Amino acid sequence: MDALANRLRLLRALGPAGLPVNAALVVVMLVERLGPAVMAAGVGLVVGGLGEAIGSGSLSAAVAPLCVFGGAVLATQAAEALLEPLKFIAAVRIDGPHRERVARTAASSGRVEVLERPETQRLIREAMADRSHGYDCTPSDGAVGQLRWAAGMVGAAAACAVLAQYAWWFVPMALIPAALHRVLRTRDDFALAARWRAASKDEQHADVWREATTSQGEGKDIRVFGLADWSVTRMQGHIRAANAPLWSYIDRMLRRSGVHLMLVIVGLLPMYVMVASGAPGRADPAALAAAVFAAGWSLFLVLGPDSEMYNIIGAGRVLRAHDELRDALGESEPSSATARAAESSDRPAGGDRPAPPRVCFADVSFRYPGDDQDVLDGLNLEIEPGEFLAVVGINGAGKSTLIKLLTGLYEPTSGVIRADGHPLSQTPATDWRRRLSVVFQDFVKYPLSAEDNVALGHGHTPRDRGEVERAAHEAGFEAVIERLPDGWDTPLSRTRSGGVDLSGGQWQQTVLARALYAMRRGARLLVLDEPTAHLDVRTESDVFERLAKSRGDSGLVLISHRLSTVRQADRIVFLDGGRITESGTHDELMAKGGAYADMFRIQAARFRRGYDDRIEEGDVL
Ligand SMILES: Nc1ncnc2c1ncn2[C@@H]1O[C@H](COP(=O)(O)OP(=O)(O)OP(=O)(O)O)[C@@H](O)[C@H]1O
Repeated sequence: MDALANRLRLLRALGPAGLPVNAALVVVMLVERLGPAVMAAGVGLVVGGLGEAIGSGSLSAAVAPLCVFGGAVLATQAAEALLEPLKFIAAVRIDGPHRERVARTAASSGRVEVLERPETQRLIREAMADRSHGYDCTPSDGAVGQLRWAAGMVGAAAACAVLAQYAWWFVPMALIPAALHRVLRTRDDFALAARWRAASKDEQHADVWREATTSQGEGKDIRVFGLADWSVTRMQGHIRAANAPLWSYIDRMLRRSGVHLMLVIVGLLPMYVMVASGAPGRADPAALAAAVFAAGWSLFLVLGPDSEMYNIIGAGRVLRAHDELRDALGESEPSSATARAAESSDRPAGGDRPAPPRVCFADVSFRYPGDDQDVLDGLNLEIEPGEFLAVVGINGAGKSTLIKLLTGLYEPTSGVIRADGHPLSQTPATDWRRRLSVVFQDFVKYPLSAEDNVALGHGHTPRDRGEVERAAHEAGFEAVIERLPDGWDTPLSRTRSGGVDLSGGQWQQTVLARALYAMRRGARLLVLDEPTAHLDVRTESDVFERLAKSRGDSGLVLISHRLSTVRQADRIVFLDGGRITESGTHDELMAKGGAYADMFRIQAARFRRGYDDRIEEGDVL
């Protein structure tokens, strides 16, 4: 039942190839697969015609049969030549949109926790069916293979019809071993496809090292630490581990080819012997004998070894991987009914621009999947609309994790996060995120133009160049743009022609501009996770001055180890042991003399000794 559903699904997958291409494929494959049977009949006719010609002394009786035979040979050759270009067109039209759908499915996940699971990553790779990642069956291979399989059945029926001209029982005599031969090949194809799938894990590891040896980023470490041999050896180890079960199975298949040869002999030899000895005593044994000889061979040819079944099995698995991916990612979304309900109540009455949100973390605990310790442990925190809140704490305290929860990339393990009173878990992720503008600590450096890199902050709306420029001005990015060879059009990567690489600080200005552009386009809560760690003190101070002016009544959540910036916040919270342990203004926390005050004094002392620029001169107590 499953196999039938798989085959029907593969036939439906032919849709995007279009009617003309599919019709041409059907015609070409029928010609190609019927060719051997027609040639077999043609051989019989030629032999008969030549017999007559020799008897009559005139070749005219052989002309028509020779034309049939020659025509069949030419048509089969032409069909074979046309098949590859048609398969290529079908592959472009079927596999391209399929990969686009998979990419959309992967991107549709509201939360990253499902995406981070190794099983999800495996499904994405399998559904993408990218040959460069070791996958050798695409949906178009399976869909076209399905057509060719059907054409092969027509070819086999035609070969049987030729055999039946001699004796009906020749059909089961040849067909049973030929079908058995096919079944054994199919079993091998299933086993081989399963081994390919099992190999994907090691292929995935090999890819990591393959990329590391050639990429720009890791390339620096690999050279500086002399890791070239080490990483290539690891890559080869994984490739060998991936290929070992495949090689051993291919070896077994080769050794089993004796069984296949036996089946061919069992299927053809008795028939050939009977025909050669003229057992049934036919009127024109020579012509018919020639046809039977050729038809027997053609039956094994069209049912014999081919990659169609392998492709059908592999492509079916690719489509199922996409289904499983959809299920896995779909689980993480709020139900559409609750989402719609929350969506309508979330929208501000009148006007497009929403109000700055009030966010409340109520008794929130969080632990990463597979970990045995909570990162956040019963955390309570309220972010007022329009407030400038700074979050500080030691490395690993959970500050970035707090941001991931706030942006809905992860769900709390327990407790609830509310935005304007509505649980985030029941709010459509896209609606909520449009109210936010975020700079992550590990922000993405897109190898795109400078303008694209900024405008991506609000990529779902038409671009506004004026706002892009104003956001760049606020982020102090203008001076960088002026020095770029093609200005806003310059690609921010040397891997692109005419591209440049930016410094760490310049990249931070770029992503700040990206976040500020989103604010200008309607986001009302700016979230910055270590946004200025690479900026010099003067640039950082300029940026914050402009930011304070332009932010208006929008909220700002800042995570920073630079306490000179943090001290300007309306409120500072100190995160320790998964909870907020201190909360207040800079002065209140300094007066309290707790962990924040200690941290500030240590930074100030380092500055006085000239080790650190994190506290400016005016800040030193
Ligand atoms: N994707 C993840 N999977 C599992 N554990 C994680 C993941 N991301 C972070 N952690 C762990 O969660 C803890 C908190 O990390 P987080 O990045 O939130 O800290 P942080 O306060 O932002 O640190 P820093 O100041 O160094 O940026 C750390 O122990 C870290 O190892």
